[in-house]
Amino acid sequence: MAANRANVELVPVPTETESPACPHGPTLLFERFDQASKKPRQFYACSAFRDQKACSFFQWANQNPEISSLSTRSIVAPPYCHKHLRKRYFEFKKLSRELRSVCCTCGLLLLQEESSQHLSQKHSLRHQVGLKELKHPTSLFQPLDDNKTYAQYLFAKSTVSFLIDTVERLGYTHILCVGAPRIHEEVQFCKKSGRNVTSLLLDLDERYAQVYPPSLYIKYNMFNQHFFETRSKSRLLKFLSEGGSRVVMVTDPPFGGMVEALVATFTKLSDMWVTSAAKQSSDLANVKGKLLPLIWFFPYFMENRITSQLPEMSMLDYKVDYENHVLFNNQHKKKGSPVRIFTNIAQTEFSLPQDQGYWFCKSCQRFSSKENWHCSECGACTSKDGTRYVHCDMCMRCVKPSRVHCFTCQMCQLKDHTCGQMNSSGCHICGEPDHKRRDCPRRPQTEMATIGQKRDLKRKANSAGTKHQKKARRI
Ligand SMILES: C[S@@+](CC[C@H](N)C(=O)[O-])C[C@H]1O[C@@H](n2cnc3c(N)ncnc32)[C@H](O)[C@@H]1O
Ligand SMILES: [Zn+2]
Ligand SMILES: [Zn+2]
Ligand SMILES: [Zn+2]
Ligand SMILES: [Zn+2]
Ligand SMILES: [Zn+2]
Ligand SMILES: [Zn+2]
Repeated sequence: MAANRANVELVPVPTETESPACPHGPTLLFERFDQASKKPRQFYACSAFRDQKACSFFQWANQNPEISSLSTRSIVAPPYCHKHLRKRYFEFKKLSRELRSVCCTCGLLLLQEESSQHLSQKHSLRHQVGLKELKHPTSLFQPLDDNKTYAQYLFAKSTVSFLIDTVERLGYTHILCVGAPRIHEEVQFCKKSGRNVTSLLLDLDERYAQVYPPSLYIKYNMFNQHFFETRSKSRLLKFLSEGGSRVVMVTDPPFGGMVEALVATFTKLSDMWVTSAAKQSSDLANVKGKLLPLIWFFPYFMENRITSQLPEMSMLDYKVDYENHVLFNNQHKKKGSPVRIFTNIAQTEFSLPQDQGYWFCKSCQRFSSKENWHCSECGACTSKDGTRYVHCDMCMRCVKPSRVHCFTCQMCQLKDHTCGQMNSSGCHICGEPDHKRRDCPRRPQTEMATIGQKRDLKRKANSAGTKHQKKARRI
């Protein structure tokens, strides 16, 4: 019987064993607390899909797999190979606009005779697809933003331009987009307008195989470095070798993603890059022993998790704006988006937009956001979460403005804390101490849709008495 994937921890696979594989490549080893034996118990499960309807692989460590019960689901239905999807794409393009429809349910560009069949199954169809729309697949295909695995939150235009302008100014010419389809799309779209950059998309979402040839899109699992088609790896090596020291990797993984698995993958991609550059002797000296230049989008409160494993990475103060996510949007929240850029490129190289309030701190030799003041005691611009931190002489560090020093706990705490209860204000979803459930990027999108209603409920509850108050507190 499959275990519940909530409250599970990723554990490294012992070096002497090999993980069993599911259709999405080698599985990962997890551990959870087993209520029956009252002990932690380990099991292998799919690295990409947590939803067991999408991949039902499950195997207790040291036991045989339950292969008979294995089922998987693909977004593009039926699951065609890349070559076949491209063949269909060219046929689709030949149709007149009136006859060009895409099935949003199956993620498939439909050929003439297929529409009625999808309609009869009550699928949602988009009609009269223009050829220009095919150049913007992230808008054409419905973002899978209600799906924990794909977590397709798309960058706002401002972030896309900032990223591409920066990368180009720094002299990179080859952008390896790992789970960053919108960056890839923009690079491809702008190719003709004189930009000197090219890109390759690695993503699990096979809908892109319709609109991009194998030289521009590779179906890939970023949690285990799995390639789904035989020639994919050599195509990636070709791209890396052509770019050499001018390759930069841009990645925006699903935020529920396990940092340890991602770090392992990014290290493997780096090794591939070094191997490919070794073939071009002029580049070898520039890349040997290095981590591929990396731009990784992730929430600020993952800083320690990332930098403890990749000490060459540091966090920029830039607040990453998204189009289809209420909480990752700079307009929606006073503090702005919680998503930042982690990079091994020197912070001085990034020029953050001054018209959005970013300013250059001479002491830190980097741009900081407008509310982030340099603390002379700490010797740094200390804010992480978009509020102005204040220095506490007793703690000898800057703290969030909501904290006051408590002499009983001997540390800064929330004003209404109960002394002795550590981390009582931590997040109920991911357990991190420095944000609350409502700010957690791992919070399901369905909860967010009702955020306004719940706030109203809370407001009403505040005036209506204790019964509702209890309910609102659980939000
Ligand atoms: C948070 S979205 C990032 C999109 C990005 N903000 C953009 O606008 O280009 C996550 C991306 O990773 C992809 N993805 C999800 N799981 C993946 C996996 N296991 N391996 C590779 N890509 C994955 C999704 O399809 C999606 O494109
Ligand atoms: Zn799987
Ligand atoms: Zn359909
Ligand atoms: Zn500073
Ligand atoms: Zn300070
Ligand atoms: Zn203090
Ligand atoms: Zn206290």
